[in-house]
Amino acid sequence: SIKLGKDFRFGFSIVGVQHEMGLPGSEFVSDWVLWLHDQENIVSGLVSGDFPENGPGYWHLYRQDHDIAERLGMDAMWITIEWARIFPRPTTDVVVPIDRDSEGIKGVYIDVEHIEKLRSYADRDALRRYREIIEDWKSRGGMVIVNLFHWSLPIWLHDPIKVRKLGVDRAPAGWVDEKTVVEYTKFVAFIAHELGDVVDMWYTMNEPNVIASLGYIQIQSGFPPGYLDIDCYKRVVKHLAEAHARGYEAVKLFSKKPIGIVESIASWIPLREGDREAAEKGFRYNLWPIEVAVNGYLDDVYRDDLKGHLDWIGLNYYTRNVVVSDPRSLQGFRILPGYGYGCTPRGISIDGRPCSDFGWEIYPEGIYDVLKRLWDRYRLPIYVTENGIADAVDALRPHFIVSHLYQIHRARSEGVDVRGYFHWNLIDNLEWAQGYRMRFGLVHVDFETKKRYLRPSALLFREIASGKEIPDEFMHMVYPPRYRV
Ligand SMILES: OC[C@@H]1[C@@H](O)[C@H](O)[C@@H](O)c2[nH]c(CCc3ccccc3)c[n+]21
Repeated sequence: SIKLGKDFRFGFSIVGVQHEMGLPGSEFVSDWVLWLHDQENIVSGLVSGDFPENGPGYWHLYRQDHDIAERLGMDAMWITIEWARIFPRPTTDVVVPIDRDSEGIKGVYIDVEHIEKLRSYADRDALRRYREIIEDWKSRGGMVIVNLFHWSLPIWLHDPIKVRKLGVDRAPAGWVDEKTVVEYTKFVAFIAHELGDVVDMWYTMNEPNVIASLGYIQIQSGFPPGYLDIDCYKRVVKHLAEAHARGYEAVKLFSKKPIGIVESIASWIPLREGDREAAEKGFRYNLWPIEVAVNGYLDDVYRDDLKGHLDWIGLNYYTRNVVVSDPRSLQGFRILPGYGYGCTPRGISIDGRPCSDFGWEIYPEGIYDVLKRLWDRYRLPIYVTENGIADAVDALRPHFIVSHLYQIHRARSEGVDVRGYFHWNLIDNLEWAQGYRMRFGLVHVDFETKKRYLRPSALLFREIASGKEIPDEFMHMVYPPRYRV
């Protein structure tokens, strides 16, 4: 059997907008909640018309989901603290000293007086519920990673509909506005102070690269604010890089636990030999949130105040990108449809590989490639913070899970320090602009009754997670086959 080691963690993940709402009294408002309710977004098809308030109801049903997670052999969770819940009203009146110059925000100086002032703005019930949720999972022996930001901003910081209609200069502009860096730093300092005693590890944010590229370049993705503007894209990238560094410093004031960052990193594959350089360029570009936090380089601009701010890396891996060199494009490469993220839902890629309900090609060897590249470059501990497949009938998921865990084992056996695997996802949840039709759960959710049902993959996962090994009887599912019969 393929042993993953007794310390290797198997976990699940929770994101406010995607998991928490569903039963009355769990509602909150954020930029994403506004965005998903916008009538023009719905009639244009930019978003599905599904609403977060009809979700799986984790805010009330968390003990039940923790029971299931424990039963499936899981011993870790990462959970997002929803900023919009904690601070539904502006915190801008709590003024903190900042250090800024022409390059950007170099320092945000927070002390306990500021924390005390922030406390009077905070929703104490929300904070208490997050503590209850975390303590419930810890009471079962589970490890807890807190994710401090997963795309969703308070509406007093970002009104995506007004931005799209009036422009970034006449609406709360979110990450385009440098003040969001300061407000974010105050928020994370407050959470570190209030919850630091029950948190084992932190990460500052999920997928800054996705926030910037899908909000301001690939606006057909249905991500807020759908505002096509390259200059805004660049400002958002810079502000997210600064937010991570300032947030890292702020958490360190109140917690000694390791602080990471999470990015979705694809395996970048050249179509032909001549496209190798283009693939390398794409991969290096994909790395920018990690590169800037470790080495201080952002778009080849060196920022001494951004380097040395990372204790661990979270990898979200789903599939690959196949690229060709393209001098006319913005970045010198073009990602080809028919491979990776660009396939036909439930179809077959050009390479003959099965694809998910989302049209994402199954490419397990890519997670090995990425893990090796990350370890060779950064030598930091890595957790696979997301890996999964939209597969409502659970036809591909068993092979998907076994094949990716096999590739993770390969990386570990070559010295890569991968410490855990968080499957996306434990339960079906709101897939952002796509709504509830994309079902990523090991566990099926009936969104009418909120009842949970185990897919066959849940039982396969339990076999692997409880023994921390892939049994020999599962090895026929490793794809591509590791041996030729
Ligand atoms: O799409 C599945 C999950 C989302 O539900 C998570 O919230 C998000 O962290 C996440 N990232 C990725 C990979 C990058 C990506 C993001 C958005 C759309 C397509 C691909 C896949 N997922």
